[in-house]
Amino acid sequence: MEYVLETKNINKHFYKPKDFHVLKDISFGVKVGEFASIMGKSGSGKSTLLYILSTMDTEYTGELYLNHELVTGKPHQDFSRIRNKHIGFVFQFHYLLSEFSVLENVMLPAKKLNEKSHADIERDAMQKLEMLKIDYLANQRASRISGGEKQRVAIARALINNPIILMGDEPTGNLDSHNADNVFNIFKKLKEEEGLSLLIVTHDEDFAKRTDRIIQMEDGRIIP
Ligand SMILES: Nc1ncnc2c1ncn2[C@@H]1O[C@H](COP(=O)(O)OP(=O)(O)OP(=O)(O)O)[C@@H](O)[C@H]1O
Repeated sequence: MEYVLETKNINKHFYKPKDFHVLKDISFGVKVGEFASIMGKSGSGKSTLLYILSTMDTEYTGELYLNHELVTGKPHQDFSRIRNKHIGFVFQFHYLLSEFSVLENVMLPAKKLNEKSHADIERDAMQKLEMLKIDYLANQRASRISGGEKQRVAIARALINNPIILMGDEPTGNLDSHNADNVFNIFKKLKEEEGLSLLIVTHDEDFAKRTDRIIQMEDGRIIP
C-alpha cells in the first residue's frame, strides 16, 4: 500500500493545568490520492492531531512518516522547510494578508522557499488561481474580496509549492452552504485531476460522507 502519510503510536499529553492524555496510540495512514476526512466530537483531539501531522507541533511520542520518510525527531530547522515544501494547510480562517494583492498572497510560500525566480513563481500562482477559477481576482487587494473567494485564495496559496498532501482544519467552517460546496468540489477536483491526497477535519457530516473515508475520533483515539 502506498501511503503519503503514516503514523505509528502517536501519543501526546498536555501537562498544564494538569496531565491530560490527549492523543492515545494513533496509528493510521493516508493513501496516495485518497481524500479522507476526520470527524469527532469537540475536544476529541482532531486539531491536536492535525497540528502534529502537519509538523506544526513536534511535542509527542511515536512516529510520523511523510512519503515513507521518518520526520519525527528531525532537527528543528528542518520542519519549516518540510512543512513549506510538502504540506498544504487550509485553516477555518483564511489568514490572508489584507494589504497584499491576491496574487502576492498566493506567491508568498514559494517566495519563502526561495527555489524559483519571481517570474516562475508568478506564473505558477496564476496557474493555481486559474485552476480555482479566481484568476480574475489576481490584482485585487485581499481585503476587498468575499469570504468564499478568500478561502479559495487560501487554497491556491496552500497549493503553490505543489504539496504531497493538503490538510484542512474545518476549512468550510466559516462558509455558507454554497461556498462550502464549492470548496468540497475544489478538493474533489484536486484529487481526481491532480491525484492530490487530502486530509480534512470537518464537523459537516454531508461534507465527510462525500469523502473517500471518514476517520472517526473519540476521546483521543481513532475508532477502528
Ligand atoms: N494547549 C493546550 N493545553 C491544554 N489542553 C489543551 C490544549 N489544546 C487543546 N487542549 C485540550 O485538548 C483536547 C483536544 O483539543 P482539540 O482542539 O484537539 O479538539 P478538537 O477535536 O479539534 O475540538 P473542536 O472540534 O472543538 O475543534 C480538548 O479537551 C482541549 O481542551
